[in-house]
Amino acid sequence: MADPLIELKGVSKRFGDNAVLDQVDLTVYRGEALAIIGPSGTGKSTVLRIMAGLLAPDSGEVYIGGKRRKGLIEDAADPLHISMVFQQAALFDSLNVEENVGFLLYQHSRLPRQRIRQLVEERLEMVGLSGISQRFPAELSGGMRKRVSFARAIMANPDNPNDTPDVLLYDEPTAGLDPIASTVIEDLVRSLQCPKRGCQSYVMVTHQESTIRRTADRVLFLHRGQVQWEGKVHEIDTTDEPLIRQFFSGSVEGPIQVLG
Ligand SMILES: Nc1ncnc2c1ncn2[C@@H]1O[C@H](COP(=O)(O)OP(=O)(O)OP(=O)(O)O)[C@@H](O)[C@H]1O
Repeated sequence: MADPLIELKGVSKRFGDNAVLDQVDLTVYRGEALAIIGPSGTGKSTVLRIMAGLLAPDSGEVYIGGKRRKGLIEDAADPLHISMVFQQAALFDSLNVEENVGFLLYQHSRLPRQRIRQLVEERLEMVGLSGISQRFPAELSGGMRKRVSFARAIMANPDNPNDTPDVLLYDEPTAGLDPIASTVIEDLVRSLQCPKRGCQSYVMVTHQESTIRRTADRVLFLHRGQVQWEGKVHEIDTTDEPLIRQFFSGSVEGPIQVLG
């Protein structure tokens, strides 16, 4: 795990008076399944958006594949392809599944329609949704919409070897799903962690204990603007760290203050 894909060095971010990230240092390594956890509003999604290049830090440095990123994704030629799966599936309601999953290829590639259709169908098969390409998002369940958004995130132009994502960023993919639908998504996340099917490295932001336990190898606990604890996923049961003990017991007593 010596190959750093994404590095945040001394990254700070505030929104008005709200100092959300305070000199955060963290590294995502090639081949790892990293979960970023922590109480609500602690800045987990903010970290993901900075990694994705959708948000610029106020200070600090972001390195992608060892190269310092300047500005946002639009003006950066990142040496790695980072793809994000949003909390809300973020599908276009007026487009059918095929048009949503193949969106970037339809917009930016010269591939013939028939080829894009075939690629879409392959990706839908990977996420267990064969045969639904002509349906519209409103005709799908929440779990199905999430899986369609996964298919879109792993879509790549076969004519461009750099198009396959090197890192997938998942923002609470199981939020709002029942336990069984969550298991389907968790299994899918793991099954996509294979070079042939998607990409080997991912960052998972989640609150859901089953998702942490079933999709993470390494865990970072973010609180008060910084990484307060990091460990292997099995260490969440053995560590004496009070933040972890409180978080997983759900107790209102402890160092994490309950707001509201
Ligand atoms: N664009 C924005 N403008 C103003 N405040 C923002 C913005 N984005 C995030 N925030 C604030 O920054 C803080 C961190 O938000 P963020 O969504 O990163 O937290 P989170 O840990 O992912 O939360 P949750 O677990 O509840 O999704 C919150 O207080 C949020 O209200």
